[in-house]
Amino acid sequence: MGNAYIQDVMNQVKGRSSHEPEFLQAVQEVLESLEPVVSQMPEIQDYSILERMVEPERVILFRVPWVDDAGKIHVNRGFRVQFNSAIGPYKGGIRFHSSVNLSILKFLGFEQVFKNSLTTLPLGGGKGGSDFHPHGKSEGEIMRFCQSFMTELFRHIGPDTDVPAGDIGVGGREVGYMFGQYKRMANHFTGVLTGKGIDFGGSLIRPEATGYGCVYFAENMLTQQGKGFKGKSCAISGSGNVAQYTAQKLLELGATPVTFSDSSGFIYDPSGIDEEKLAFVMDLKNVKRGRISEYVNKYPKATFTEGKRPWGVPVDCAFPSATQNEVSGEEAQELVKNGCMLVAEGANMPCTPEAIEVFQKNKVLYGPGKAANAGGVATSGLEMTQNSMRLSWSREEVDGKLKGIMKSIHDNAFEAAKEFGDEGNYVKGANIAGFLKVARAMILQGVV
Ligand SMILES: NC(=O)C1=CN([C@@H]2O[C@H](COP(=O)(O)OP(=O)(O)OC[C@H]3O[C@@H](n4cnc5c(N)ncnc54)[C@H](OP(=O)(O)O)[C@@H]3O)[C@@H](O)[C@H]2O)C=CC1
Ligand SMILES: O=C(O)CCC(=O)C(=O)O
Repeated sequence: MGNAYIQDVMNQVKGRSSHEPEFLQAVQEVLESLEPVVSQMPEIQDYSILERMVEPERVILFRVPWVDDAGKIHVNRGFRVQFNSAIGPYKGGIRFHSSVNLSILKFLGFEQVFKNSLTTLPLGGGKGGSDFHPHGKSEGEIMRFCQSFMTELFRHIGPDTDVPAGDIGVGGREVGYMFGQYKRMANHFTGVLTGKGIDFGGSLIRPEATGYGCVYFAENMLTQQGKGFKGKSCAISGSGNVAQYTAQKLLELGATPVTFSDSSGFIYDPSGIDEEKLAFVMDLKNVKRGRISEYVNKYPKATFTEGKRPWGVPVDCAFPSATQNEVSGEEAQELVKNGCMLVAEGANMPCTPEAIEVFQKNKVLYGPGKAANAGGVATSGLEMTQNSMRLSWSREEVDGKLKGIMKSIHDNAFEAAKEFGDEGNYVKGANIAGFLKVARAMILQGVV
């Protein structure tokens, strides 16, 4: 980092958060991207915008006690990081996973600020969650945990204050339980969460939106180069919400997904995962809550590789859609060596800094999560709009708006990178475009 102001802010963050590696990684990437902006706009330093942006407005940490089916009492940690509300109420998902800690939620909340700004909608950034691990828990245990989590969270959120949604380990089922408990505690039926069931204020296309949006973003990157998806083979990691709907949209556009994964390993189906096979995966994961290895029992020509990620498979495109830092520098080299020409991040920060460097050096079209996976939160924003208007739009209407938003995100990121001297660098473009809107709002709102 050549700019002294940026270096100074980074040193402050390192001093305060030395024990938060994921947060430091996310901040470092954004600050590096902002060098050309900071040198052209002295008001960013005059108003201490960077110092304020790297500090969450509020962090809430609370105890979540719950009782398992055998009557044993457990205690988990609950968090909500309300990062920045300059352009709208805090907005961002809730993650339930054993790995959840403050570093992970601060990195996610920080990224969410820029992502939400890119969506063109009035959404601030936040993120929350718990180190509760849903695997292997009964329906009753999941419900009681969600209720206990919301019993504390409810006093910190509201439709104009903070609107959570799903993330890893939190889907429609958990959002439903949390919504029910909020309504009971607040005595208020309101759009306080997004990703709700369709019969109580949810939006059509929200479940599909992150995966579909990621493919729309990738399609925009391809179109920019006069290319398309037809005939392209694609590696997808994860087999949850984002991975499933990425596969569905790829199939629709004539591409062929060939992998899925979970935390135990990955499956590779060289003959392609078609609609029937995808329906099997959706049932396996969303209804039976099974493991991806079971795919090969049903489709024996596919292989399951335990403990590995799918980046050694020869493909044209890669969609990391599981979790952070799941593509290393070596795995990126492997993808490039095997001819991969596009990477679009369905997950948040799935590529390590080393992997990003490999992709950029090798001219791989690389769509960072902040831009590529913003379709989920954008459609949450559309759910909030529908709730405020007390009406529901059709699938076609929501999907059309999602497509339009993903094109705007692509074009704004592309143009920002070009304007600041690095055409084709979507990392820089997304960070700069997301930042400028929030920074302008912060300057106009005074020192808060
Ligand atoms: N849902 C949404 O709308 C949005 C999600 N995202 C991001 O997309 C990613 C996936 O989220 P989503 O699909 O909703 O979550 P799900 O819980 O539906 O699926 C997560 C998938 O990733 C796998 N996974 C999770 N953690 C790990 C890990 N540590 N190592 C290996 N595999 C792992 C899970 O496997 P297993 O079941 O074995 O744990 C599962 O297959 C996350 O990074 C999330 O932040 C981004 C924008 C919006
Ligand atoms: O829809 C939302 O508010 C959550 C989306 C989210 O958590 C994300 O974009 O990572």
